[in-house]
Amino acid sequence: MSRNSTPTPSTSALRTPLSPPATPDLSDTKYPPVLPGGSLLVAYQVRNKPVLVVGGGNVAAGRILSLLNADALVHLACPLSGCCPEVIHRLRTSPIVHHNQNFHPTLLDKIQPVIVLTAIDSPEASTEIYKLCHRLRIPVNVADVPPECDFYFGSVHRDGPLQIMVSTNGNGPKLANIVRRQIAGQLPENLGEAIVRVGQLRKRLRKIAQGQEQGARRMEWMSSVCEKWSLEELCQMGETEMGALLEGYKEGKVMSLREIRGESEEDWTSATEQEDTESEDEEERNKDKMVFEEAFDGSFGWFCG
Ligand SMILES: C[C@@]1(CC(=O)O)C2=NC(=C\c3[nH]c(c(CCC(=O)O)c3CC(=O)O)Cc3[nH]c(c(CC(=O)O)c3CCC(=O)O)/C=C3\N/C(=C\2)[C@@H](CCC(=O)O)[C@]3(C)CC(=O)O)/[C@H]1CCC(=O)O
Ligand SMILES: NC(=O)c1ccc[n+]([C@@H]2O[C@H](COP(=O)([O-])OP(=O)(O)OC[C@H]3O[C@@H](n4cnc5c(N)ncnc54)[C@H](O)[C@@H]3O)[C@@H](O)[C@H]2O)c1
Repeated sequence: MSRNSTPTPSTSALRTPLSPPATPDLSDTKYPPVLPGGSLLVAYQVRNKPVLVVGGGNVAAGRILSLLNADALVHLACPLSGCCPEVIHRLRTSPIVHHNQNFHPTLLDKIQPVIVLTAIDSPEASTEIYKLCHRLRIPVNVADVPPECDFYFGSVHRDGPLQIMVSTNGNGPKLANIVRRQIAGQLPENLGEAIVRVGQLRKRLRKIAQGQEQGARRMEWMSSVCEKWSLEELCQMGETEMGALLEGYKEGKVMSLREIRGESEEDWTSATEQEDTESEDEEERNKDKMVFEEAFDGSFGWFCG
């Protein structure tokens, strides 16, 4: 199919014998309900694929960073004179193909981008680029202009391989930023590192349990590890723990961190209790410190709080 043609689905494809009844049975709770009005959140693998960014201001700088973080082949269309310091820094330090000019339609033919992102201060030029991309069926995002976006950006938390994107679907971008920071604040420390470890464990498991016929068993065992170990424990999974865990795979066993470390239930409880007492002591000390800091006003004198 040519890029320019818009496919028209046939009527038979639209309505099959299994089409839903005009009045759906809302009492059917066996399957998750459809909640229309959202976006399709996917982790787009844009690595080494050409992407065009138009504009060189602060918004473009953010887009460029997101793309570089995703290993995209970034093309930037903007005169150097219009580029902000961060964009100039990126041009100097990252493998960006710079088209030192304003946007021109021939760039689309030349670059064949998989997506186009514009962040320019000309609404007319933005609309023109949007229409052109639409004709060529290239997904496009015009910064802060929802009707000219085939996809929105979201507020993203990144910790190593972990990415969490928050979208309010255009209702409140600032709120997306606040929700994202709130979520990030609740996550265990070193979670990214724990995920790296889980990735390594999966790779090592594939080596000892090769072949498709092992697939179901492998997946079940991996799921059990992730369920049995808390996130905090996964953060503590080092080479030794990984080796010990994998030894249990053949007999379908998932050892706990406690078992691997040869600690009994009592040891574990008393260690946890000790940790609790230590953290209570720490809290007490912090309280004292706070009282001290509040009482000491920074000058060479005291006041009674
Ligand atoms: C998440 C984030 C990602 C990113 O862009 O990188 C993002 N906007 C961010 C920040 C932000 N944007 C704005 C403010 C000012 C405060 C406020 O209005 O809340 C702040 C806050 C700030 O700057 O701190 C203004 C604004 N934004 C849009 C409009 C137009 C409109 O709504 O009609 C206007 C009004 C312009 C005007 O009034 O003139 C539209 C869009 N902005 C989106 C994404 C998409 C929807 C995402 C969602 O709903 O979740 C969407 C639809 C299209 C798109 O651009 O993709 C990023 C946070 C990054 C981070 O986490 O730090
Ligand atoms: N910066 C923000 O905080 C912010 C906030 C809300 C909305 N926005 C939206 O994002 C747009 C971009 O904002 P910004 O602050 O990043 O940029 P900006 O307004 O500082 O600069 C615009 C950039 O676009 C370039 N440009 C203009 N026409 C061009 C063309 N035809 N081809 C290529 N490059 C072109 C300019 O050279 C310049 O680099 C704004 O116009 C606005 O719609 C930005």
